[in-house]
Amino acid sequence: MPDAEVYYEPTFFSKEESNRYFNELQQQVGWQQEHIRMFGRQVAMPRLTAWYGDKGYTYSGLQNEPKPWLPLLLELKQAVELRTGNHYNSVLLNYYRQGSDSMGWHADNEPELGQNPSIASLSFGGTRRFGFRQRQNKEQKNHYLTLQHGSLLLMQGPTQHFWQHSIPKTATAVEPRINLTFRFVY
Ligand SMILES: O=C(O)CCC(=O)C(=O)O
Ligand SMILES: [Fe+2]
Repeated sequence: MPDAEVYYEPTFFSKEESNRYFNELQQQVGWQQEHIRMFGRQVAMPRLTAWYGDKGYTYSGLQNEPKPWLPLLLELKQAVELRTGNHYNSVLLNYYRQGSDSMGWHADNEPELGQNPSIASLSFGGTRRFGFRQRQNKEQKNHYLTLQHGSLLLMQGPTQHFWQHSIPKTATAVEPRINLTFRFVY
């Protein structure tokens, strides 16, 4: 992909480790149903979310106060930091309960994330497609990755300036999926 720096490691964690992480995250994380204002109405987000970390930040127009780190999340953060060589101080978690849960096209380009944010994303549970599309040139063909159980996806460099990403809805039966995106918030 031009103007992007994306790495994907399909088996960052073993199947056994990944099963354990999925179960522990499902049980321990304080999952919340957030709403977004759309055309003057409150609409439930098509997924559950949670935010842990050192510092608050605005996401999709929501001002979120982070919850204090759980040992489990610090363990995952450390593994991701060792592998990527970057430092993170917050994690946004997404719980996609079924195929109709999704995330629309966006770039993680909030000013608090700095100029060229490094975003490290872990996936556990059902596999889902992850799309990339160019922000300027939407005629260019999109790229898709299938994010596996226990995988690590790293987006950094200029990626968020030039590309948007999404988790499309799917009509196929899929297992629930948990995603964690580690970020550094200034
Ligand atoms: O679920 C995913 O893999 C994507 C999550 C994402 O893009 C985000 O939280 O900003
Ligand atoms: Fe994102």
